[in-house]
Amino acid sequence: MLHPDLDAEAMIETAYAKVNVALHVRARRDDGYHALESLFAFADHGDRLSAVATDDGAIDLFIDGPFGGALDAGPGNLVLKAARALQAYLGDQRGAAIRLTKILPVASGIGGGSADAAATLRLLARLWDVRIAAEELAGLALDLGSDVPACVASVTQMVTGRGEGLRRHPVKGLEGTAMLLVNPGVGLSTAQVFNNWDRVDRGPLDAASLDALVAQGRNDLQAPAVAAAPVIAQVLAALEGHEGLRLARMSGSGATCFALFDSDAAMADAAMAVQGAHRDWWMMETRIRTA
Ligand SMILES: C[C@](O)(CO)[C@H](O)COP(=O)(O)OP(=O)(O)OC[C@H]1O[C@@H](n2ccc(N)nc2=O)[C@H](O)[C@@H]1O
Ligand SMILES: Nc1ncnc2c1ncn2[C@@H]1O[C@H](COP(=O)(O)OP(=O)(O)OP(=O)(O)O)[C@@H](O)[C@H]1O
Repeated sequence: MLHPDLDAEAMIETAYAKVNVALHVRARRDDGYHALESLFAFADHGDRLSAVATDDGAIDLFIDGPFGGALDAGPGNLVLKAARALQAYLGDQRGAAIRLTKILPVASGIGGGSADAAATLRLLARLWDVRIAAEELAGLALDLGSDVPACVASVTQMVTGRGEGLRRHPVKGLEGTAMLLVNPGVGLSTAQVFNNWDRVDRGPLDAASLDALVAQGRNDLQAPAVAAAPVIAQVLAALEGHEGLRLARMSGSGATCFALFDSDAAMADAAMAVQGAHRDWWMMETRIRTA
C-alpha cells in the first residue's frame, strides 16, 4: 500500500543510470577490491524516487515500477541503507516515507542500486533541509558501495581506485549523445565477475577524447561476464553494424550493453531492429546526461 501523502506533495529525484564508457581493471588489491580506471557517464533517465517527511522517525519504503517485483523492501535495499546511514550521520530521528519506482533492471551493470542510494542521499538532504560537506557525503556514499560516490553528482567523471577517486571529466562529443541501453534479462553478480577477471593488467585508460575511448578503451570485465552469460556476446553482435553507430560495449559487470549513436534517428532505427529480433530484451533509448 502506498503512503497516502506520497504523491501529493512529494519531493522527487531521478536515480540516473550509470554506464562505464570504458572500464580498465588494473590490479587486484589486498582488500579484495580491484583498482580501476573508468570513465563514468550517466543516462538522462533512471529510477524515480519520491519522498515525504514524517515526524515519527521511521523510514518506510514502497516499491513499484516495471522491475519493482525483482526487489524487496527489506533492510538490504540500498534506498533503506542510504536513508539509515544519513539518519545515523545526522544523529536525529527525522523520518521519511519513500517511494521507489524501479525502471532499471536489477544487478545489470548500470548501477541501479548505486544510483538509488545516491539519489536517496540527495533527496533526503533536500527533504530534511540539511547541508553535508562534500567529503562527508563521499564517505557515506562509499560505505554504501563503490559506485555510489560517482552517482552522487551523476556527471561524466574519471573514476579511480575502488571508486573513491573522482574527477569531473567532460569529453567533447560525449555529453548529449544518443545512447541505447540493452539488457538480455540475465542478472550477474558483480563480485563473481570480478573474481573471474584473469588478473592481466592490459594498461591505462586514455580518456582524453571520444576517439581514444572508442579505439583504445575497453571493458576488462566483458570477457569474464560473457563467459558467465554468453548471451552478452549476442547483444553486442546485435548492436554492431547499424548506421550511425559510434560504439557498442558492455557496462560495468554486465549484462547491460550500451550503444552510442551519431543521431536520435540512427538510435531509433537500431532500437527498432534489435527489439524486433529480440522481443524479450529490455531496452531504453536515452542520451548521455549533461550536468
Ligand atoms: C563494476 C562497477 O560497477 C564499475 O563501475 C563497480 O566497480 C562495482 O561497484 P558496486 O556494484 O558499487 O560494488 P560494491 O557493492 O562496492 O562491491 C561489490 C563487489 O564487487 C567487487 N568489487 C567492487 C568494486 C571494485 N573496485 N572492486 C571489486 O572487486 C567486490 O568483490 C565487492 O564485494
Ligand atoms: N534499490 C536497489 N536497486 C537495485 N538493486 C538493489 C537495490 N537495493 C539492493 N540491491 C541489490 O544490489 C545488487 C546490485 O544491484 P545494482 O542494480 O546496483 O547492480 P549493478 O547494476 O550490477 O551495478 P554495477 O554497475 O555497480 O555492477 C543486486 O543484487 C540487488 O539485489
